[in-house]
Amino acid sequence: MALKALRKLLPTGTTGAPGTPTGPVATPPRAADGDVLLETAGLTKSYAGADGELPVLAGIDLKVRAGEIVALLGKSGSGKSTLLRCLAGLIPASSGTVSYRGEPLTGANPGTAMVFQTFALLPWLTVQQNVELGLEARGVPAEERARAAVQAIDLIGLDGFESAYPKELSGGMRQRVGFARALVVEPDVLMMDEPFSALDVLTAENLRGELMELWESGQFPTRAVVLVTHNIEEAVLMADRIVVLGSRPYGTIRETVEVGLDRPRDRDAPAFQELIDRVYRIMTGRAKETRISGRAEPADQPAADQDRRTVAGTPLPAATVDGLSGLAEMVAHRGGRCDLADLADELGLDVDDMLPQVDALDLLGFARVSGDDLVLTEAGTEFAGADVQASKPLFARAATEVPLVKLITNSLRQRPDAAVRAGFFRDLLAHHFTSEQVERQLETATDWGRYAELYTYDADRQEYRLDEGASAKI
Ligand SMILES: Nc1ncnc2c1ncn2[C@@H]1O[C@H](COP(=O)(O)OP(=O)(O)OP(=O)(O)O)[C@@H](O)[C@H]1O
Repeated sequence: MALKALRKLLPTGTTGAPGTPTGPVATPPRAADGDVLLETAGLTKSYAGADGELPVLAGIDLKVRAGEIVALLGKSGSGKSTLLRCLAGLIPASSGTVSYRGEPLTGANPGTAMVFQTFALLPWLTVQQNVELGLEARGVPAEERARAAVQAIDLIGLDGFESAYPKELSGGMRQRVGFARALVVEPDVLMMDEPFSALDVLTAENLRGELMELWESGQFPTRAVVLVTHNIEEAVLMADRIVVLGSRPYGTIRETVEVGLDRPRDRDAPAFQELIDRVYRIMTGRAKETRISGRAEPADQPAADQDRRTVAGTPLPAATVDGLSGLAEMVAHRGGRCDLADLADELGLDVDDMLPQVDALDLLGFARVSGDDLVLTEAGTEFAGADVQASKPLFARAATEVPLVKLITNSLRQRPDAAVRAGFFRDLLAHHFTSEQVERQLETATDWGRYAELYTYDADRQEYRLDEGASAKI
């Protein structure tokens, strides 16, 4: 990331108005516990897309108070990062307001600093210089910068690494630099965008634990934390409040959960597990949203509605056929119904690790979520019990009802040579998804279509081709 771009992301201490002189920021009085630091009122956010405005967030009313850790939890695409960036003043709201200490923001929020998933360090600067960047952007004099950076480096356990370059550090140590760089400016609110998800499990766990100890001990130079995560367990472990975002048809606050568990929290405590179950139920939205992946329960959904399912409104979950078959078989083995949290426990997984497979089974009509349980449908039971060859036509029948698979299959059928370049679908999908999401959508569609023997994909030619037996399978 270029220095200029990074500086934009760091708190400037100004309102961001052109021409505002940048200088050392006057430290605001320490907020008392419960004081509102950040507030959104009627926040909506849309991005400009090829087909016009793409609504991402709507009607977000949120308060972040001094003394609390707030987790923004939701599935991929629910607008968590967008909300975080609006709160940090890095992007403007489309309508509604975002305020810091009661003042509406007109630019970068002077009271926040951000920790990124991908660390965002400058490789040509040492640890010390990277940490000082946050202060440099605020116009703090060199001597004071150096002193504060050393303090932040010590606090976060990086002493001894001051003159190391990022490439010499492990992922965990790099993220410590990310934390030190944010904490050095002593922001009122520390903003964290999936800060542990690029780390291996043990490193993430260790860093989480250390941060929570610092927070508990009162040494954390920040009054509140906003954490973006898609990991339910992480949210229950760290947060005082969990704001669950739903994503249909755009991000809204589905429910806010007060955690209320003593710290340090014990993952094995029944209350911890109960909360995970409760948040899971909210996240999978059985009560307020009738399906996981944008498809209504059969009882709620007339056939005509199924026809209206679109590629944009029905994204494919990142689940391979092997993965979703594996889950279906495990549920079948337990009599066609099982408690997802118990199953995750048995497998040593977090319950949200299984969400893509659960979503996929639901999307294909192979299973439904009922309360805490995943229940196989008749088609799902047949699929789970079939051998590989027998499962293929069953899978093909279900997959051709999935909009992206249907789009690829139908497009191929229209072509005399039965071949279409991947770029065609890439361009169509780019209207609704980021380039990374487009690739993930195509990867899953390729896996599903190949297994179903509906189409093949030639990676060298970047071309889809109709499978010769495709018509017979549907
Ligand atoms: N700069 C942008 N321009 C256009 N669309 C965007 C932009 N940033 C995000 N989006 C779209 O907005 C939606 C929400 O994205 P966002 O990153 O806020 O969600 P998220 O819940 O944080 O997802 P993830 O967990 O995958 O990061 C997605 O559909 C995404 O493609």
